Amino acid sequence: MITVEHLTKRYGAFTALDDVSFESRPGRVTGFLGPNGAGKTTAMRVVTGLTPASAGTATVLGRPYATLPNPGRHVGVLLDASAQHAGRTGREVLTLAAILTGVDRRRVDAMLELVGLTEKEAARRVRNYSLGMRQRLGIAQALLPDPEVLVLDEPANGLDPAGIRWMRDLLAGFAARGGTVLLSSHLLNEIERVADDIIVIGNGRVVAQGTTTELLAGAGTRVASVDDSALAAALEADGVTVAPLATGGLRADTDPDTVGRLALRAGVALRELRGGDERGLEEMFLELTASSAREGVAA
Ligand SMILES: Nc1ncnc2c1ncn2[C@@H]1O[C@H](COP(=O)(O)OP(=O)(O)OP(=O)(O)O)[C@@H](O)[C@H]1O
Repeated sequence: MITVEHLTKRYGAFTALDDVSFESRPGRVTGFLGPNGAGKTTAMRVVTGLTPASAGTATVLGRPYATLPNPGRHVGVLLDASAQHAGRTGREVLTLAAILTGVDRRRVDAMLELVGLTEKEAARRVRNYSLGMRQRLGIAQALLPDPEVLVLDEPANGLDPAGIRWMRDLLAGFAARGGTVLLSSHLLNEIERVADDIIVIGNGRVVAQGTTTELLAGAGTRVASVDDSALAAALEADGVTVAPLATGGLRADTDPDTVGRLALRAGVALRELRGGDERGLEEMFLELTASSAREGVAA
């Protein structure tokens, strides 16, 4: 369990996190989603005791990370896969981590096999690893102590499609055995496939959170027609809230059946009609975070 309450982090006059609260529960994968610079890494660094909070609290397994007895045994962390000592081999990195946290060294081989690093690759120095191999090594290190909690910052970065699928299955299995997983990504489709719960962060603030199913359902209906203003008027006349989409068309705060029925009654031909699906959630993500996205800032 990870509990973050009213967390604020300031760097001088800049507020990187502004009153952020969320939970990452056992048995579930929680996706932490936001555009570049939203504050995901900062929040994870506070959760794992690497950065002090300016205000608010973050606890892991009921206590601040730094006060956990041997936190390395309970919490697997992958924040920056490139931060490994470049001169060590993959095997050395894991063996050292095992010694430091008091883990049986025999787990090193099991972890190398689990993340798909071969004997030969494990004997190579990390400086010669590809990004994906570093990421796999980082995941192996996070899993080494057989932790109850995993905190992973952009773990899919650099992984090939087969690697991404492998990781998804791995995290789902970890959560199914009762583990807590908090993972971040700036890619919606990566998160929505693996996460049970999603926290959307933009500009240091939580802009939406809930179960993935809830958020998908809450995405409403996306509709495009030959005459969107006539359609919007017909929907609004029936009490449906309508918002124009930046990408064209409208988002209606109701189900597709209702939109179709009202469009038919108004005699407006539809070009597109879809319920709360991937694209719906993507629209919502883009809209919710638009003000904090780089493109939004530059505009
Ligand atoms: N040590 C620091 N000093 C000053 N500003 C910082 C510091 N660390 C982070 N920031 C700023 O805080 C904001 C949030 O950064 P953070 O790394 O948490 O974002 P992120 O959501 O993880 O982004 P990305 O997806 O690009 O990794 C950014 O504007 C960043 O420049």
